[in-house]
Amino acid sequence: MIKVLSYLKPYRIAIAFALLLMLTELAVELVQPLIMAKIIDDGILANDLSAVTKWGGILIGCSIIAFFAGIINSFYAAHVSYSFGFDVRKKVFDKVQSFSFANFNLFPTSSLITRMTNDITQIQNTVFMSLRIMLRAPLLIIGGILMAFIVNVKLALILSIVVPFLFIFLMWLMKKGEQLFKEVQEKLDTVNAVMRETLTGIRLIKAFIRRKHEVNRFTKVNEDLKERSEVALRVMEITMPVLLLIMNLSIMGVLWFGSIQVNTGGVQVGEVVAIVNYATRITGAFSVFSFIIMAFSRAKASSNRIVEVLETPADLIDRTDVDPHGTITYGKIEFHHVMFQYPDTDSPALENISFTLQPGQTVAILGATGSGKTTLFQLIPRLYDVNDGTLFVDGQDIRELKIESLRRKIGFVPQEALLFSGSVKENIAWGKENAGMDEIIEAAKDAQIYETIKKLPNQFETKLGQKGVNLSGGQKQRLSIARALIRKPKILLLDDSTSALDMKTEANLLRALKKYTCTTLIITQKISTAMEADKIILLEDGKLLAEGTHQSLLQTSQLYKEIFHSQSREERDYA
Ligand SMILES: Nc1ncnc2c1ncn2[C@@H]1O[C@H](COP(=O)(O)OP(=O)(O)OP(=O)(O)O)[C@@H](O)[C@H]1O
Repeated sequence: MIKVLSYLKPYRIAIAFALLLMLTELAVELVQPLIMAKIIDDGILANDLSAVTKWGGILIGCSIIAFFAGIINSFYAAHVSYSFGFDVRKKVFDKVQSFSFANFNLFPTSSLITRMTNDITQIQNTVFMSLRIMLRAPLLIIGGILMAFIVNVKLALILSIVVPFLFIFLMWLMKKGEQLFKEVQEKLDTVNAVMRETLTGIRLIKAFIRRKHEVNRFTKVNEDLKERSEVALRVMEITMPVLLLIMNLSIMGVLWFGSIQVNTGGVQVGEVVAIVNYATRITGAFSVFSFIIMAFSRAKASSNRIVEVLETPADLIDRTDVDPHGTITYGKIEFHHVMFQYPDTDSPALENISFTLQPGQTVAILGATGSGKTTLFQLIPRLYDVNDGTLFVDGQDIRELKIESLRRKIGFVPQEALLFSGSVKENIAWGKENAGMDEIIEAAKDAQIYETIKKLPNQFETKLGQKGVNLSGGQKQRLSIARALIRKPKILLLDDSTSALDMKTEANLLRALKKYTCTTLIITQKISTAMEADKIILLEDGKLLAEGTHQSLLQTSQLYKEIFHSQSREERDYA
């Protein structure tokens, strides 16, 4: 909790001011019973109207001060807590942006979303409450008891006997609450995960008529969340009745002992009234305290989840010995005995991979599903680091380049064309900061999407729905390619990105790519695409099975020959 709260440092002056105002309010609250005792004993019982006026005036003055202190305190508490929430959310967001894929394996996306929203809101609300009421409650309890002792020691003793036990009880409750609320937040993660899956997969759910199944799945996790939350709240809810019972018993004790003392003249009526007044305020403070304990336990559980993210070291960062001016000029790629294994898996996804691609070559990567094609791609922009061997670009180990310099020269089109909400223009320009309209049009033309864009209702200004829902699969693919081309990359990675294109469009695209003189790697299942490439790399079970041109592979690779013949046969059958 302390670690997260350290983000409050920039607001220390505002916090000090808020606390000062809160203490002013508190001081007024504490002297009020004393003033009332004076009005009763010195004014009403002594039949002295001037004393009633004097103490009454002081009481009103104090109340006005407390009123304004309360309003200004609220203003500062809101400013500090919301600014703190903003800062922590930004910090967590920045941290997550620096995560490698391996880091992401530790935190499911839905959990990261819960942490950045709900968890931070919990802490933010607790900070607000702290500055507004949290410290007031314990201070009011301590101050109330001290004032009670000033008024009458014997009566105050009766009142104070129970207080230490109540404090211990509340501390125990806080510890228990932290664990319970940790579980509640975990259940919330699961609810968010299911919600996310069902919302993103809504078309599939409808097509497979799986609505009932998904509703049941959601109901199950939603019920789990409800049950866990109920358990947590039930434990917290016992606090209030316990507190009220104990405090009411002690008030009864004060009244009973006080009435005996008033009769014998040991205590004045005003003193008994003042002590009962303090006891009532202390009881109120304890009730608030129980509420605070609940918020605090929850905030503590949430803080731990935030710290977990913030303290996870990003495991893919620039080495200290990187060449600050290093960049990619030609796009020559060399895999040298590369081995890669995903974290927490039993066997390598790529084993002893060695090959060289010359600048400007077009290379087709072929292989059965799961043979390691995407994995091989992900190593080039260092989305993962090789476990063994070396990957050179332009003769330099890519780990000796700054990650930013490396990625700046790579155009990456992932398997699933991912677009962002915004206009067509914004989606293409996303690939290059400050891209001009000429560059956007050029990239669109080369990606064979220009004519399609011209037919859209607002052409380049047409707004795309979430993830580009208003485009076809092939249109999305070509828009993603345009986004990669606008960077003028030296290395272009197309992960099955032409699968939805017809043969003519694909041939036009490959022709247009020639002018980029970039080394182009294309993962493809289509032999027609592979035939156009300068080189073909054939992967099987993470191993390089063969490499060469179409003609040479027909001679040397049995698997390639089989793929070629089976696809040629299919084409003949369809023709
Ligand atoms: N994030 C991951 N964590 C663990 N294992 C993974 C991960 N991604 C892929 N794998 C495994 O690595 C192997 C290679 O996967 P990869 O995605 O590179 O295959 P691929 O040839 O691109 O397949 P496809 O043609 O179906 O896209 C597979 O066995 C896969 O199960």
